[in-house]
Amino acid sequence: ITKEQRALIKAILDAYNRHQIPQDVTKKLLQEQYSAEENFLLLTEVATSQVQVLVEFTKNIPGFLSLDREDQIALLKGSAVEAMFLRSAQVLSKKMPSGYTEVLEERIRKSGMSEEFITPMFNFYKSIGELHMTQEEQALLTTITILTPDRPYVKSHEAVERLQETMLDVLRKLCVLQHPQEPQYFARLLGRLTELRTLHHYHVEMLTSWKTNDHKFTPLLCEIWDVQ
Ligand SMILES: CC1(C)[C@H]2CC[C@]1(C)[C@H](OC(=O)c1ccc(O)cc1)C2
Repeated sequence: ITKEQRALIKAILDAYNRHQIPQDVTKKLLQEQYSAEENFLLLTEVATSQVQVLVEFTKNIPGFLSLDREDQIALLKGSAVEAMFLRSAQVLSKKMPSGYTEVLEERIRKSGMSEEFITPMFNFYKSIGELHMTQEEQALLTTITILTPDRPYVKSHEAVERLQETMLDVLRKLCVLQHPQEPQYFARLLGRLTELRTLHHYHVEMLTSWKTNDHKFTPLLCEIWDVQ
């Protein structure tokens, strides 16, 4: 790993750790009572704050702000749900001290979401947990997800691809260094990105089913996922 690559890892890790869901949101998760309505409202807060955190994190990805402005928006809209599932998987797979994991899991299960989404979602969380990713790997994998060139409406495909390749190169080297006994570890990480795309598809249906049951989203969530 070159000096530049080490600096890149540090910049991304600092940004990833600096932008976390605010305490007041996580505290609410532990306090509010359990009803499908209350759970949905809390998940709305969690999702909204995760999008805000994602936007701040993305601005700190070296090179992101030098991309075409419209492409920046296209990448954010295209990757928001995958980045959100990735970040919540990392939270849920860690056994949080305050029982936060169980509470969030319980609220997700009882929020009016249909069973057909719950199963794949928790299978994904389990498969992420089994990888025991380091912080750097989590931050880099999220960055790689955001810098996916083939999102809808991305114009300068090559510019995004070049940026993503830089990150893939760093992650590959990091995996070799941090998991020497597992030569296929890097490939397993990338395999999770494929699983994320399936969740992305389920998520669209999840939103639609909430919408048809007259659930209200926040303006930010409507904007990022083009929900009217
Ligand atoms: C953990 C998750 C990634 C999983 C369950 C909650 C999440 C934060 C996300 O919720 C929403 O997308 C969502 C969208 C709109 C809304 O009003 C509420 C939640 C899906």
